[in-house]
Amino acid sequence: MIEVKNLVKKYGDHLAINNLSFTVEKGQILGFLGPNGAGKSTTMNIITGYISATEGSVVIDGHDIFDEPEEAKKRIGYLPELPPLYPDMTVREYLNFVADLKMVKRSEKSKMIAKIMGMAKITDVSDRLIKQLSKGYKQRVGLAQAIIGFPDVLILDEPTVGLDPMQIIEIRDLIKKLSKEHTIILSSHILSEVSAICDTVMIINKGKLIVSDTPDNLSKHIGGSNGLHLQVKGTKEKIKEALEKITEITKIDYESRTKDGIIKLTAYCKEDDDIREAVFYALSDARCPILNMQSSNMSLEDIFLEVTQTKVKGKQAKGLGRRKLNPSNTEDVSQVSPVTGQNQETDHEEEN
Ligand SMILES: Nc1ncnc2c1ncn2[C@@H]1O[C@H](COP(=O)(O)OP(=O)(O)OP(=O)(O)O)[C@@H](O)[C@H]1O
Repeated sequence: MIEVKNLVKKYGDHLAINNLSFTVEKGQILGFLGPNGAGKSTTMNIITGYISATEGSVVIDGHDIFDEPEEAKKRIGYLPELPPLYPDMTVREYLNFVADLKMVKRSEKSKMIAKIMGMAKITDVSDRLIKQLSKGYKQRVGLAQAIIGFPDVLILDEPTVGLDPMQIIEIRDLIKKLSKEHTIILSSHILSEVSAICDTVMIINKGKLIVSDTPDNLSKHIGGSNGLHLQVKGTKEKIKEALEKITEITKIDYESRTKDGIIKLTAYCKEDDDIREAVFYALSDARCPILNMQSSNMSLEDIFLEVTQTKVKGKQAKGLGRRKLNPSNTEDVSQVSPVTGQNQETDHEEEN
């Protein structure tokens, strides 16, 4: 379990991390998302004890990274943005070296290294010099060194960067498998990646938590309403009359009508309502067959743009915030908008 509380990092006058708090429970994968310079690497470097914080605390499985660095670091495997590889070592030599650094027992070392090389699919290059490996293989070796010792917590900074699509899928599968036994924080620029493998997404911008929730909840709630795209056969009048009976519908946009009498429209309701069944029966009673029905929740891309740009101001997307990640930290939550997780006091200063 990882508990980060009121983390602040200043580089001189520059505030890189601004009062960041969150908790990741065991077995969870937290995706850290943010534009360049948002503070992802800085946060990860602090969590792993690689750099110090200006203020705040990081506790790993009950051990404070600043007060008990050895105990805390033992529990962390870290894949930094630039994996710390020794190019003149073979893969096996390097992993042996890392196992020694992590004080893996002699009796367990070779078995563990063989297992991890199998997991990271690098067994076939185990006797090659690291400098001769492709970027993708180097990244896998970087991941393998993070897993050595099977630490409780894995911190992965852009784990799939530089990999080809096939390798990306393999590494994602591996991360998912690892999450059964480990708590994982990963950072990524790739929104689809985060939504595919993470239980929770945390979007940060300029060092501040903007929003955190499950990928599903983010796309469901942040728009503030649900849209249902429909293709219906019938006249506009009949369809309108049928849909007007559904009180949950807040708005209907009629988009087009094809030559063969198919009307394309989007019916909106509040974010917590589900109008699919009512729409089905209403149009069925009106003898207007539905040819297509699709929910139109926002994609993670839309959300990311929305919350990292000024548009977020004044949005009424309910149900978001950091309560899911940080249920006990009520004091901190109170400083954050229940809408977006933004710190309301400093909101205006940060926008530009
Ligand atoms: N050693 C440093 N000295 C001064 N400023 C720094 C230092 N490291 C990072 N920063 C600044 O802190 C902010 C956060 O940087 P950080 O590298 O954590 O962002 P990031 O979200 O990881 O970005 P990227 O996705 O580009 O890697 C940026 O404004 C960056 O310029």
